[in-house]
Amino acid sequence: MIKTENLCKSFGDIKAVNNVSLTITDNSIFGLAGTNGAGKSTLLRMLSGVLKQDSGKIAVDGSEVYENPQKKSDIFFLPDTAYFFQNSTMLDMAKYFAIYYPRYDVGRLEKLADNLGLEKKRKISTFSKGMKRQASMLLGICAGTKYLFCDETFDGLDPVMRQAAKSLLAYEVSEREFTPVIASHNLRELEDICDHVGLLHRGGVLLSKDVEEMKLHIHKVQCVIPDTKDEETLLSELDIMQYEKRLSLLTMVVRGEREEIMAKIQKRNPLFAEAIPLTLEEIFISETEVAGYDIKKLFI
Ligand SMILES: Nc1ncnc2c1ncn2[C@@H]1O[C@H](COP(=O)(O)OP(=O)(O)OP(=O)(O)O)[C@@H](O)[C@H]1O
Repeated sequence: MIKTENLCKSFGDIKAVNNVSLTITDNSIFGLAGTNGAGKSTLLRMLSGVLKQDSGKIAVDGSEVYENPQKKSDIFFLPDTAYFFQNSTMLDMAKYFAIYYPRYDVGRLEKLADNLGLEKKRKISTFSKGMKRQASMLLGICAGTKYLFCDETFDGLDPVMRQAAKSLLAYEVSEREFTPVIASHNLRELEDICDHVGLLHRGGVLLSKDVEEMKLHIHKVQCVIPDTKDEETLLSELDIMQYEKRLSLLTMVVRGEREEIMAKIQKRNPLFAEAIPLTLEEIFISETEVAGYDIKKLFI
């Protein structure tokens, strides 16, 4: 488990990470969402022990990670711009990583590269941008570390490859002690893979929630209530986070259990009523609006 408490890091006047307290539980896929400059990379660099925090605490399975080589060997960090030695191949890089990471599986790397059609003995410098991303992801997964930090790793992958990468991560989580943390500015990218998502904004955590939990307790509903009194009563009965009325159609984002919400609507004799699935993006927008933030523009 990774736990941070009031973590802060500034670069001159810029507060890159500001009082971040987060918990990343074992064997879950944690999504770190946030716009460009929100502090995701800085946070990952501190969690992996590359950067030292100015103040606050980081505990990776109970220990500080900065200047702690033993802890660092539990962590593999895939930065947004991967670094490969000059003229190196995937196999060269795997052999190099194997010196540092005791559970590095070079044979697995060879197999996975073959499966994905990546030439393991070709110079990585001749790979396309997407191929380099694939290569770095495979190199990271084969490290056998408990933690894998991915900084915008899905960026530049085509949809098929993105799906393959997600499946690979999910498979690893189901097979061994493995906790990937994926930073992305794109909530849609995190939606179908993460168990938990933390949203960073201007260095601070706006939200950190379990994805399933969020989806269970927030719903989008549309209905038409013919009687205005009934409509008023309904609106007062629901815990509404967002509300819009176009002609007679009400569209609402409501907190609560789906059955209870629908039962309340049905009591008001609707001409029409249905629940619509909410995207993670819509949930985050509703949640943060309630907290007084307007993050709509950030994700559009
Ligand atoms: N080495 C540095 N020197 C000065 N400022 C920095 C440095 N690293 C990061 N920053 C600043 O800290 C803030 C957070 O940057 P960071 O790279 O952590 O954001 P990010 O969420 O990863 O952004 P992106 O999605 O664009 O990668 C930004 O304002 C950035 O300019």
